[in-house]
Amino acid sequence: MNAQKIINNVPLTGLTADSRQVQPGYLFAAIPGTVADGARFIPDAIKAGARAVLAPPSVTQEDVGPDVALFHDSNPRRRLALLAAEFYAPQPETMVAVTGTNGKTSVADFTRQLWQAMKINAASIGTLGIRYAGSDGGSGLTTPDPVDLHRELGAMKAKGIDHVAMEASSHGLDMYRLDGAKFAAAAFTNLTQDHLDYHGSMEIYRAAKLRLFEELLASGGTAVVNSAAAEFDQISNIAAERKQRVIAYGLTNGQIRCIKMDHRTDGFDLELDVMGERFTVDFPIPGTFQVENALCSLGLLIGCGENPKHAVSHLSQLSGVRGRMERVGRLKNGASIYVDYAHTPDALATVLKALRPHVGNRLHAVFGCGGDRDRGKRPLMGAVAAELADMQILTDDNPRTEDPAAIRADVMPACPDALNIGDRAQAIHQAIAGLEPGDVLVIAGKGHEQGQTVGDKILPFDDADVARAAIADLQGGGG
Ligand SMILES: CC(=O)N[C@H]1[C@@H](OP(=O)(O)OP(=O)(O)OC[C@H]2O[C@@H](n3ccc(=O)[nH]c3=O)[C@H](O)[C@@H]2O)O[C@H](CO)[C@@H](O)[C@@H]1O[C@H](C)C(=O)N[C@@H](C)C(=O)N[C@H](CCC(=O)O)C(=O)O
Ligand SMILES: Nc1ncnc2c1ncn2[C@@H]1O[C@H](COP(=O)(O)OP(=O)(O)OP(=O)(O)O)[C@@H](O)[C@H]1O
Ligand SMILES: N[C@H](CCC[C@H](N)C(=O)O)C(=O)O
Ligand SMILES: [Mg+2]
Repeated sequence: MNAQKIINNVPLTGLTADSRQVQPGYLFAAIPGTVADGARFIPDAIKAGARAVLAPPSVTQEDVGPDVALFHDSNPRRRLALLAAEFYAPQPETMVAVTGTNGKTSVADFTRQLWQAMKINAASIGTLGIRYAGSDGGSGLTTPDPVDLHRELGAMKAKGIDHVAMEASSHGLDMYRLDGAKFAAAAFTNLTQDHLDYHGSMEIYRAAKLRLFEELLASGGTAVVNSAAAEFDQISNIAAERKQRVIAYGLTNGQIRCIKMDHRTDGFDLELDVMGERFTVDFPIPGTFQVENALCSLGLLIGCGENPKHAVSHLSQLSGVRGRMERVGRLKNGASIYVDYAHTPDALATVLKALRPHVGNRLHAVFGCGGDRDRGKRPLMGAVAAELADMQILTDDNPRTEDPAAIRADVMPACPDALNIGDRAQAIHQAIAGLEPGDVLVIAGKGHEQGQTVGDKILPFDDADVARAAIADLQGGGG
């Protein structure tokens, strides 16, 4: 993709907001960032061969010199995303986005899986990376940087992928990373506390999420909204104003809802009402929240014009999502061990409640709270573990640049009976060694993650691998 493209009468070979990535013929976007002011790096970018600079009006032609084109915009982040969309056009024709505090990865994954089951060439983009047939992820931001995003979308289109489901994180929405992407439908799962370190208040956090409906989903698009969310009316009003269709989904209410839900060991027998039609479904994944997420995916497919009966008929082919209430082992005494990505108070409550029906004896939780992230979550997560788990082990989860013991000290008062074991591998081993017949353990917070971030180092770490090793140590064989 190094071909030249004329944008605003300037022939460009590429775009970037990072001076270190500039190559000859590039546009450099000088973004006033959260840490640095990109304008400081204009000289570096020009030295590296930038042919154009996008910057706020405070940057003058004198600053860039006579040979460099200057694009002014008071919102250079948004403009960069729009320019990237233009540069890498065309994008896949049918794209959907999902926002919400919890459930985005699961909904994006289920949506991709359902399309694939229908023999549609589809991809998902989010916390698990970029996934489509032949590409199983990677790592990076949940919502990629706009240049990466639009480059990937252009590359997917060139590979014949016309259906994409992506996660819209609140950071991504607030930083205009998704602008220029055209969505046929957009979904809202829920809003509970997270990321207040970045947004500052729940109102500002909510406003970032609502941008998806107010500014990104076009008129004529479909808003798929959890009927149980407190934001349901607000989003419906936005949709009415913007002439978007609303599809409400939920476990009990909405145009897509459950009529009956019978628990099985590894899934549910469901009776659904979908757009006025009744269906019986063999749903192969445990956790009521995954039923809710799958209903959201159905809404997105139907919002894109899929026939409800056809879409519902593929629900029984879904597989669980990596690191989301994933059973990673079972002891000979019958105790089960799950790994889950709960790293918010609501997610932790949700997964503990979802596991309770599988518990014959005691429910154990190994959990921790991330460093350099919303500190307000810490006592709330501790209180949830104390209330909903019978046994709690508090441990480290990506302390980043904070003192791990100080993070645990923020949590402990809310769960005074918890064992406090900083070393995560030791915590997991000890939890597994303590499992009795009928017990269930959830190792929460890291899900699919492959590392423990301590300071600025990422040390290899995988909860599922550590759990399997602990099971093998304990009973001389896998689960
Ligand atoms: C707070 C945040 O999200 N920051 C992201 C953002 O940084 P920023 O724009 O504020 O950049 P900055 O560091 O202040 O620098 C300003 C500008 O100077 C440029 N620069 C800097 C140095 C240099 O030598 N030359 C140069 O040009 C930078 O490229 C940037 O354009 O844009 C960067 C480039 O895309 C991201 O790497 C960075 O992600 C940080 C590292 C991050 O960790 N973000 C997380 C919190 C995040 O976004 N998470 C969400 C979701 C989480 C969830 O849902 O749970 C996500 O979508 O992943
Ligand atoms: N619909 C839901 N409601 C409440 N909790 C949920 C829901 N779906 C998932 N969870 C919980 O949240 C965790 C994360 O789920 P998932 O990865 O799908 O969410 P996400 O929104 O993508 O998270 P992130 O913000 O990290 O990208 C799960 O492991 C589970 O504990
Ligand atoms: N996208 C989330 C992931 C958190 C995962 C958890 N393991 C933690 O480190 O808190 C964040 O960056 O806040
Ligand atoms: Mg995610």
